[in-house]
Amino acid sequence: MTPHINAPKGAFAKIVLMPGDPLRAKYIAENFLDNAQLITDVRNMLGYTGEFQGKAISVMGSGMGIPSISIYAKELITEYGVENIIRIGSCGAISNKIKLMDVVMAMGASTDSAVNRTRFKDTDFAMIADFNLLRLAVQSAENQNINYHVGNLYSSDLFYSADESRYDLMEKYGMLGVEMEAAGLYGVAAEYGAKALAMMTVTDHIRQGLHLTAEERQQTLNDMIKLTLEAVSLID
Ligand SMILES: O=P(O)(O)O[C@H]1O[C@H](CO)[C@@H](O)[C@H]1O
Ligand SMILES: O=c1cc[nH]c(=O)[nH]1
Repeated sequence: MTPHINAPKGAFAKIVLMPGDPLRAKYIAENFLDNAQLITDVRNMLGYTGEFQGKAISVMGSGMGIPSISIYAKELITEYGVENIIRIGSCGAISNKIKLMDVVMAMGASTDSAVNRTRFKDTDFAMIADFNLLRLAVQSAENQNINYHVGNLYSSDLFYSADESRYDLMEKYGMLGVEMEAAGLYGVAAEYGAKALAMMTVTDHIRQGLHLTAEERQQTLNDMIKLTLEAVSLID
């Protein structure tokens, strides 16, 4: 057990899916996994282990922001032997080339957070996805005819930022979307020797002021879960 996870040793599978919202973890466990058991609930950050096509898979909420996901990802890797963490989240788009409901896969993650400079002695460390996880996710998106984009994401410490000009800079540099955890997850994975991928559905268009309806959110979430489960079922 750890300060933040009350599951016994060995309770997590080697593969953990991490949505930000713990209730999304519950939804995935109850609707997409077989034999899912609740294994941790400290602070209501729910985590489950079950099976998909006979393969053990866990799903646990990460909370919002880099500090929160960093705590859970670190403990999962170092205390529970987790080898693969796949964030399945939501993001806001900036470029008009990206549409609501598209899936964006973070090949890299930029950030205004200081955590990776703190970690890597004040030097810029390129925060990148595990290539094999990314390749499998792309393959699944193509198999399932899901619109996807692969590139650089921006992990922001601020959900509410008064500085609108930052979106011009992000667009100029080709950021696919803005969310709040990917760069932290990639930093933890690099530090502790695990594999990670962050994938988000576009729930908001920051420039166009558009947002998914509740029904569309549910559909895109289901599509991303199916894509992710197919991808992780192919991990050796
Ligand atoms: O939908 P999730 O996974 O929580 O992701 C996004 O939503 C939250 C902000 O509303 C942040 O955590 C952001 O990264
Ligand atoms: O961090 C986030 C997540 C969803 N939508 C946004 O605009 N930002």
